[in-house]
Amino acid sequence: MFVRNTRGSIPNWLRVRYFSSCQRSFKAPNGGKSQAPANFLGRASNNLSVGLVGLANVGKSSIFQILTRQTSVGTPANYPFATIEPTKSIINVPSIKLDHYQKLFQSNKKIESNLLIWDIAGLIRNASSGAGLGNKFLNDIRNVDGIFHVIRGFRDDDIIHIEENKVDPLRDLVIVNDELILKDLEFVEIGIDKLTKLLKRPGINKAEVENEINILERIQELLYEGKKVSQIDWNAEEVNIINPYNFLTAKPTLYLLNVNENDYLNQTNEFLESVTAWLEENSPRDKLIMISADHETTLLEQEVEEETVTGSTIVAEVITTMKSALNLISFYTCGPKEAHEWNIRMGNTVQEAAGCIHTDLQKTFISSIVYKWDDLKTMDLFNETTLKSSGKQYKQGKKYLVEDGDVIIIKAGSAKVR
Ligand SMILES: Nc1ncnc2c1ncn2[C@@H]1O[C@H](COP(=O)(O)OP(=O)(O)OP(=O)(O)O)[C@@H](O)[C@H]1O
Ligand SMILES: [Mg+2]
Repeated sequence: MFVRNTRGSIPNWLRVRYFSSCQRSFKAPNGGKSQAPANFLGRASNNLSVGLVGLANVGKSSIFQILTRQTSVGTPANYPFATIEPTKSIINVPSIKLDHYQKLFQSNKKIESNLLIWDIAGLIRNASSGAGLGNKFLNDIRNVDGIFHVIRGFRDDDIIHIEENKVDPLRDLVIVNDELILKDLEFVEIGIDKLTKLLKRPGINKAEVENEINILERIQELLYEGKKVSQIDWNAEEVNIINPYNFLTAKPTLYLLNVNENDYLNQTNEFLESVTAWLEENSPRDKLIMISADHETTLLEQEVEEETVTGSTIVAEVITTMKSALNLISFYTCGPKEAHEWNIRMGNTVQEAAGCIHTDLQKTFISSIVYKWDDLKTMDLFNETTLKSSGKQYKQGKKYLVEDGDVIIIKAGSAKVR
């Protein structure tokens, strides 16, 4: 066991589902002046995927159905290892900004951005050494960019728990995290071995290889302390070295505490405090959301959308929280035909954003016109003249770093996209 277990209470504990933000803020001054791009662990892509991870039989497939809003996908069932082969589905990312822009531009339709989600088989203790097809399942996790880590917080004698048939989400999350950590340790050790051999070859850039070994040794130490790669800041050079290893513990994680209907409706659960305290201590950059697969499945079957106090559904909250954990932001192209939301990574330039729409637009990019969310959010009807005369229309060149909520008109080659 690598992970320390600190079952203490948290001060001033409130009925909050989130704690501690992992988001770095890259807010540009009004008008969107460029900032230095962020260095994120993980694939440099805008098409990211998320996998449901956890012990067997904790509710992953049920949550998969809820997030995809389809009861025909995944294989939820009242027995462990109901899911073996990973199943994928596309989920739309709910967005209040897109809804507002559709009204503002009187667009006929809206096109939401989306995320690819994978329902993955359940893990068991010793998965990292191959138990229960563990290596295959850990490999399925390797292929995703972010992790929904599902932990069981509901008691139900009819639903078997694979660990001593006892509900204990803290124990479960430590088991799963340890398996991910152990697998990463294996990769680190293989990496160090290979690099050490490489050092003996003639003509090798010794300093470069030694630097990489040094980073891997730091990761090794971190993992031995039970900490995940994602839990510390790495500089740009380190990120470039770490990314190709695709460590399981470098992936942003959102913990989902799956509780019974009553607990969810009362926003209370006997395990919430201890799980929150453990995460604050050991995984402070990751967030926790309480969800009830049971309650949400009933709503889904009745085709009812639940409103929460924040005005957003819990499903929307889960998806948008993951989106920001993945450092994804959105820009918009809006016109009478459609209001379209596009996902890009925080720190992408407007030229890279143009490439999301079409590679030709990126290649032949000339300039862009940008409108900011803060200027548009209080408007009822888009008025170019008013915005222009009040200095709220920004002409931006290819190096401009896109900010979340930007409405962009791209001028490229012979094309103009709005
Ligand atoms: N919040 C909940 N309250 C009560 N029952 C639940 C809850 N969440 C899931 N279940 C039930 O638990 C059982 C296991 O759910 P599910 O198949 O979704 O788990 P899983 O993690 O995908 O399992 P596996 O690892 O076998 O694929 C199902 O019978 C499901 O209805
Ligand atoms: Mg399943």
